[in-house]
Amino acid sequence: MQRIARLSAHLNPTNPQMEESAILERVNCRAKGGAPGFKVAILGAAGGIGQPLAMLMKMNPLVSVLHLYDVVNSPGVTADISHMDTGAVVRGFLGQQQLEAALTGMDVVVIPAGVPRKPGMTRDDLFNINAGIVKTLCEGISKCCPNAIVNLISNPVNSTVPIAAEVFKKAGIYDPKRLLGVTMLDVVRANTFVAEVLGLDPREVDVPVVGGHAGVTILPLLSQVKPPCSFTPEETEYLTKRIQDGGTEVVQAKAGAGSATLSMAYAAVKFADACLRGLRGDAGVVECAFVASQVTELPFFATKVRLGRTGAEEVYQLGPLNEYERAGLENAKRELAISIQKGVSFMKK
Ligand SMILES: NC(=O)C1=CN([C@@H]2O[C@H](COP(=O)(O)OP(=O)(O)OC[C@H]3O[C@@H](n4cnc5c(N)ncnc54)[C@H](O)[C@@H]3O)[C@@H](O)[C@H]2O)C=CC1
Ligand SMILES: O=C([O-])CC(=O)C(=O)O
Repeated sequence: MQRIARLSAHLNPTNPQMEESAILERVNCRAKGGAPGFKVAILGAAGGIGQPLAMLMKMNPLVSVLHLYDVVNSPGVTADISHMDTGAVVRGFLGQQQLEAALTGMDVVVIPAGVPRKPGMTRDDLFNINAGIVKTLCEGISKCCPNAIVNLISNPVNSTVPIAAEVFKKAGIYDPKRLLGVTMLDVVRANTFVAEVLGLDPREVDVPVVGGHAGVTILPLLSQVKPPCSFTPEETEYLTKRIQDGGTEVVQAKAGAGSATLSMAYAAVKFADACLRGLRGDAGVVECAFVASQVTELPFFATKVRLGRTGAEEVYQLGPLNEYERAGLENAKRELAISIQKGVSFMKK
C-alpha cells in the first residue's frame, strides 16, 4: 500500500521535485537493474526539438537511461514519455538547481536548448541569447560528466561549438573527439532533395555536406554523391541553394512559430544513434559533423568523421572537389572564420 502511495506522488505532474520523485520510483520498483545500454541526457527537452527527440530516444534500444532537463515544462514531458513501453528509464529534471543531477553519469549529452529563429533572422541573430545558455550547460558538463560525448544542436552551431570548446578548455577537460556540432539535418535534407531530383529512394542516397551550419557555410559535395551520378549546372545550382536554405524554408513556412523541429529531432536521433553505436564499438560508423579539424586552416569544420568508443576518432579529408565546390569552399571558409572567432571571443571576454 505504501509503495502505491509513494508511486502516486511521483505521478503528480505538478510535483516540482522531479529528481526526488524519480528516486522514489526507483526505490519502489521491483526491477532496479535496468537494461544494459547508455545513459543519455537531453538539455532543452521540453522544446520544439526536445520533445520529439525525447520520444525518439526513448524508442532507441541502445539507451538504458534517459534524463530530460529543461528550465520549464520538463515534468509534463517526462510523465508523458515515461509511459512508453520501451526499455529506457526516464527521469525529469527542472531548473538550474537540478542540472548537476541531470548530467551526473551521462555517456551522451544532446543539447537543443536555446531560442529558435523567426522569419527575417539569421542563425547568428540567436548568438546573444544562446551563447550564454550553451556556456552554462557546458560548465555543468565539465563538472558532472566530463567524459560524455556532446551533441550540440543549439544555433548558431558555427559559434556555439567554439564556445563549448573554450568552456571545456577552461575546465581542463577538453577532448576534441567528444565535442560534435550536429549538422546531420543538412545531410538529411541533401539526401531528400537529391533523391527527389534523381527519382531515387532517399534511403539509397548519401550526400556528404561539409563546412558549417549556416547559409553558404553549408556545402553539399554533389560530385561525391552515392550512388555515383551527375547533375546539370542548373540542377547543381538548385540543389546547393535548396540545401543551404533548407532551414530558412521551414522558418518561413512556420511563419513565426519557430524553425525545424520534427526533421531536426529525426536528424538528432540518427546522429546520436551513430554516436551510441560508435561507443558500443561498432566498426565503420561514419557521419558528417562540425568538429575540431585540420582538414582546412580553420580550427573547426564539418566533414565526415568516424565515430568510435572515444567519439570522433577519425576526421576525413574533403576528397576531390570540382570547380563549383572549390569556389563554394572559399566562400564557406570566409564566413566560418568570422563565426568561429565570434564564439572564441565571447569566451575570452
Ligand atoms: N543544428 C541544427 O541543425 C538545428 C538547430 N536548431 C536550433 O535548436 C535550438 C532549439 O530549437 P527549438 O527546440 O525549436 O526551440 P524551442 O524554443 O522550441 O525549445 C528550446 C527549449 O530550450 C529550453 N531552454 C532555454 N534555456 C535553457 C537553459 N538554460 N537550459 C535548458 N533548457 C533551456 C527552453 O525552455 C525550450 O524548452 C535553437 O537554437 C535552434 O536554432 C534548430 C533546428 C536545426
Ligand atoms: O534554420 C534554423 O534556424 C534552424 C536550423 O538550423 C535548420 O533548420 O537547419
